Formats: sequence, structure tokens, C-alpha cells
Amino acid sequence: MKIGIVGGGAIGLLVAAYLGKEHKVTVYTRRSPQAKRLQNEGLRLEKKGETTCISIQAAPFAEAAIDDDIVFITVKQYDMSSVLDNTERFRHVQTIVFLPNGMGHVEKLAAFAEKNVVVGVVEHGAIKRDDRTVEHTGIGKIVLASLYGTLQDVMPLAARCISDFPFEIADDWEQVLVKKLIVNAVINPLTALLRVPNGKLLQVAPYYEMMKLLFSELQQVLPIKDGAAAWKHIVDICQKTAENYSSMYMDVARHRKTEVDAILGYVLKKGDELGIELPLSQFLFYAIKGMEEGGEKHG
Ligand SMILES: NC(=O)C1=CN([C@@H]2O[C@H](COP(=O)(O)OP(=O)(O)OC[C@H]3O[C@@H](n4cnc5c(N)ncnc54)[C@H](OP(=O)(O)O)[C@@H]3O)[C@@H](O)[C@H]2O)C=CC1
Ligand SMILES: CC(C)(CO)C(=O)C(=O)O
Repeated sequence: MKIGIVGGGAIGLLVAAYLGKEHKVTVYTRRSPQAKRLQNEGLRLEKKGETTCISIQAAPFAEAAIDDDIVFITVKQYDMSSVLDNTERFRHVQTIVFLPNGMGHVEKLAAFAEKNVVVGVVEHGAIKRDDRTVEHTGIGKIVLASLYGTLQDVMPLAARCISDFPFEIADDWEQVLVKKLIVNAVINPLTALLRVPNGKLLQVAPYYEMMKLLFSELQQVLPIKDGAAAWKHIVDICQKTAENYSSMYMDVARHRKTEVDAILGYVLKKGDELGIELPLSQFLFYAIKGMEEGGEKHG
């Protein structure tokens, strides 16, 4: 299969590394020098102290003629418009898979409704070490569900059972995204504000109470079918990633833009639509926005 990946960041390179072993993979980067480097030197995957080199194709997104069978979109939420505003670039593509965290992008995907549109969540951990090197720091899975059209092109990926890189198919796209959204809406802003690794939210009793308060507020507006299971999922993720710093903590620490708009911003929009006030989410939203814009550097 011909597989395209838009975004040469941690997740884009991770997907490219695993799928590049079996498929013709092209990474569409934002920057030309990154594309040149990937094309000429290959991609390196680091895992458990071992490094593998994988040969792939690469090209700058802005110049590429994209004609792959499946294209994965792996840019961050705040860069989604630079991809979504270019629908014509995907005219020869049959299936597009959107992997960013958050749910801000979903309503914009109607522009692709004539294609197979698949949304997914990444449960792996990955860190980009340099423009051609990614470290697989946490082995998980990618869960995919159909938003428009069919899953025919991604089914073979799930059937293939790639070692350390499984794909799982789910029926209900909204439940898949909401389950991840709620994890990110609870863990990410609290850890960024409190400046703690994920596990501290469970270990420090008052922080645990903050988590519970925030979770019950989110339950008022998000379509969570099984509240007990959703809470257990958050606690499990905190335990499994106890030593890790959330992506929002890391973004704030490095003075980078965060994905808070697509996470808490989305929750607040739901609250507006339903006429429900969400003071904790609003408070945290402003806190993260303030830290993004002018807060003290920490880390
Ligand atoms: N890393 C992780 O462990 C996990 C990440 N996620 C989610 O996956 C998504 C991606 O995260 P991650 O890979 O870590 O983020 P990164 O910032 O590492 O990667 C994003 C990449 O997108 C590229 N990009 C931005 N705009 C464009 C464009 N128009 N065309 C082509 N490339 C573009 C950026 O290019 P440039 O380098 O030039 O800026 C960057 O390389 C996020 O929503 C994140 O929350 C989910 C689970 C785990
Ligand atoms: C699961 C979690 C919270 C892991 O840190 C994450 O997805 C993130 O940091 O964005």
C-alpha cells in the first residue's frame, strides 16, 4: 500500500517507522530541510536501547502531489488549519486518518465527507529526538473509527497485528475521541498548572480531589456512556505514565503553544451550546492561556 503521513513530528515519524517496514511510506513535512534529510539519510527508530534505520520517501507538504491510498494526519491541533485549508491537495486520496488529540477538528472534517474519513487516538508515547529520529517511549496502540465512508483501507492494518504497533478498530468514533479527550482534559491542564508529573495527581491527596472535581464537571457536558469506566481509564493512564510529564506541561515548560483550545476550548464550547457553566474548566483554560502567552518558564 502507498501510505502518506502529514507531519514529521514524534507521532508522524513513529507511524512512518512502523508502516515503512512493510509499505511505501512518504512523510510530508512542513520544512524542506527535514524532507531532504529523511529522504537522503532515512528514518531512525529508537526503542529499548536499539536503533533501526528505515528507508522512506519524504517531501514538503506544500509542494507534494499526494496520491497515496491512505494519508495519516499527525500535525498538532493548532496546525490543523494549515492542512484542512488545503483540501485540493487530497483530491487523489481515498482514505484520510486524523490522529491529533482533542476534538476541535472533527466538525471541520465535513469538507472531506466524500472520502473515507477515519479518526483515531494514539495510545503510544513518542519523542522526536531530531528531524530523522524518533524514540518509541511507550508501547500502546492506535484506535481507529469511521467518521465518514468506510474502513476498508485501514482494516488490513488492524488485521496485520504489527508487533509493538497494533491498530484496533472501534465502532463509535465519538466514544473513542471522548474517552481520550477526557483524559487530556483532566491530566494535561492540572499537571501543567501544578507543575507535576502525571503520577502526582494520584499520589498527592488534594490533587486527587482536584481531579475528581474536574472530572464531575466534564461529565455534565461530554457524552460519556460509562462514567465509572471513564474515571478508571484516567486513573490507569496516570498510573501507567506516572513518571511522565504531560504534553501540555512540556509545551508550557518550553514556551510552546499548547493544544488547550482543542481540549478545554472544545469542552467550554459544549458548555455554551448546552447552557451549562463550567467554572473549573474556564479557570484552567485561562490559566493555561496565560502561561502560554506570558507566564514564567518552568521545567
Ligand atoms: N508524542 C506523543 O507521545 C503523543 C502525541 N499525541 C498527539 O499527536 C499529535 C501530534 O503530536 P506530536 O507528533 O508529538 O507533535 P510534534 O509537534 O512532534 O509534531 C507535529 C509535526 O507536524 C508538523 N506540521 C505542522 N504543520 C504542518 C503542515 N502544514 N504540513 C506538514 N507538517 C506540519 C510539524 O512540523 P515542524 O517540525 O516543522 O514544526 C511537526 O513536525 C498531537 O495532537 C498530540 O497531542 C497523542 C499521543 C501521544
Ligand atoms: C495520556 C497523556 C496525558 C500522557 O501524558 C497525554 O496524552 C498527553 O500528555 O498529551
